[in-house]
Amino acid sequence: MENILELQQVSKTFSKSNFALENVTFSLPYGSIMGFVGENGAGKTTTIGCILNTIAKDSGMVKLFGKEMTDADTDMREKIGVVYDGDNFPAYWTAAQLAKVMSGFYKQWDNILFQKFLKEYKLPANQKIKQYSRGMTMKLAIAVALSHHPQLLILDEATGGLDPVVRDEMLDTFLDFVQEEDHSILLSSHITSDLEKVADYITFIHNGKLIMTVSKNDLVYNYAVMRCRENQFLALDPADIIVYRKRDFQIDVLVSDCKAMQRKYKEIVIDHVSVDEFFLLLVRGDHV
Ligand SMILES: Nc1ncnc2c1ncn2[C@@H]1O[C@H](COP(=O)(O)OP(=O)(O)OP(=O)(O)O)[C@@H](O)[C@H]1O
Repeated sequence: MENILELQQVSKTFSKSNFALENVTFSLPYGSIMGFVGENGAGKTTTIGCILNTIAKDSGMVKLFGKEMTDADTDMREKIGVVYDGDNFPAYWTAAQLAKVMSGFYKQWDNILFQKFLKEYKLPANQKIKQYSRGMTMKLAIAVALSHHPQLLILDEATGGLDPVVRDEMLDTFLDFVQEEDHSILLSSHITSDLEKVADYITFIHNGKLIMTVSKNDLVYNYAVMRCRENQFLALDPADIIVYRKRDFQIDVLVSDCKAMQRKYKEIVIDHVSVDEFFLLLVRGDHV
């Protein structure tokens, strides 16, 4: 079994808002971090809800650890750590009270590990959560998620609104976590620079539809953008063009084999592509 998480053709329609998640299919291998990228309202939280069974999907299949999860699968839930953007816990509790509740909730709760995180993240155990800063509450949520020894971490915008120093600290924690080869992380984020640092794969979703999953190495080393003048663009082999976008003075062309394109079109400037530009080109670019 290679994948800790597998989605096949997952669909969900919300009639009230007219939103449809359509046939979302991707898989997350063991030992890896996958970034989940899409515009506001693209369907990331809905997909995560379908994975965790907190949202009833209309059709499709979700496999966690090789099997479909039912509501009765508490053992499987123990193996998943979840962190949402925003309030994860009652604000009038302290971290110490939270630890007591969690120890009753999770069989695998590890109070020594939790205390270690509190110390490392400088979180006072006896201060009410409502008196924590946003960064502190997010660190607390991540500490709780990790302290019941999950194998899969699912983070929905969990690093949004954190300053770069705290985010870096969190990214280190995530990289440590996936050192264990049976651990993986699904990380939805708008901060694509974070994903460029830690993700092994990036899955792009737009308007409820999955665009593609790409390995970060492929994105960084093989995909590229050719900056063409009009005459250069017109002379391109259409088979080389994934999508293109007309700008004021140039046409940006997304290609999948940077080195081959450099050899083939020696006069054209070719740049590596960032996660942001890749997504923008896929979503807003035109096909030949
Ligand atoms: N319970 C619901 N009932 C009706 N519509 C919903 C419900 N939950 C989500 N939606 C709609 O589904 C769409 C996708 O929302 P979702 O939260 O999955 O997007 P997202 O990609 O996580 O966005 P963001 O980046 O802003 O968090 C939105 O248009 C939203 O209004």
